[in-house]
Amino acid sequence: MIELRGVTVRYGRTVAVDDVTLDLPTGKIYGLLGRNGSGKTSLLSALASFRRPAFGVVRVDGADAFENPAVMRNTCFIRDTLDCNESDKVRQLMCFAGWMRPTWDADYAAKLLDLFEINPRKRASSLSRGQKSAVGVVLGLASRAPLTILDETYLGMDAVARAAFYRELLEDYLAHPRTIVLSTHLIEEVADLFERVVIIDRGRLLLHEETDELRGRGVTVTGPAAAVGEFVAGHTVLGEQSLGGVRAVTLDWHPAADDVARGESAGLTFGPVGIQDLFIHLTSRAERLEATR
Ligand SMILES: Nc1ncnc2c1ncn2[C@@H]1O[C@H](COP(=O)(O)OP(=O)(O)OP(=O)(O)O)[C@@H](O)[C@H]1O
Repeated sequence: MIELRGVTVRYGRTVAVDDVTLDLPTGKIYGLLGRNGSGKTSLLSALASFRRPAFGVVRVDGADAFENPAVMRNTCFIRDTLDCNESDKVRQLMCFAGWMRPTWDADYAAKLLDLFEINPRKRASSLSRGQKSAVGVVLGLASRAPLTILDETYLGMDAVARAAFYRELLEDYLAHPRTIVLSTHLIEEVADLFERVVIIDRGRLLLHEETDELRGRGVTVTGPAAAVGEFVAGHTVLGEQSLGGVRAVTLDWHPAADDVARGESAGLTFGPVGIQDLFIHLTSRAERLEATR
């Protein structure tokens, strides 16, 4: 179990993470979501013991994580920038990772470099942005660290490379279960990977929930525009799309069985809600609540 207790991260007078208490059972894939500047990187830095919280503590299996060599060895934190020297070749970064990490799989790293078409003989500083992101992904996946944290690492990768990354992550996680935390703004694209979702807003914990439960909080109603309009009247709309005469509306409402039956008899279909729609709704609602305080 990874426990955060009252974790607060500050930069001078800026409170980036504000008194976050959170239990993260191990062996799951977590999605950490939050708007720009909400404190994701700061929270992950504390989680990875890169930064000592101003207040509070992070414990891994009961032990204080900060400056704890056993915990650090088992934690891999990959940021959106590749931290390396100007002259470091890609293969040197791989060798260094192998030297640092007891769980490193050099063959898997080589396979991933090949998959992402990265030449290990090149200097890492000479790679394109997307290629640097891919090297970060290789370092994260091949570390097989019991706690692997990828902080928007893959944002620079193109759609084909990202799809390959998601596939690899899932396959490798199933073969080698571990705790993986992904922070991202590409919510809908990655959401299927998350077993749990954590949302922070202005440094505070807004939500920690199973992804399926979160999807069950709302519903997407699709069908002829007029019938949809009649059905959704009076409910909070999270998002909507129209194509021809067909309208799809996402609602912050979990309809009862008789409501669903009523809708189905009017030609409507019901589906789960998109995590991104919920995220937008929840974080903008938090903003409004904040504004009224
Ligand atoms: N080194 C720093 N010095 C001063 N303030 C900082 C520093 N790093 C972050 N902050 C501030 O802390 C707050 C949280 O920043 P953080 O980078 O953790 O957010 P984030 O959710 O990761 O943002 P983004 O999605 O934009 O990457 C912001 O107000 C930011 O300006």
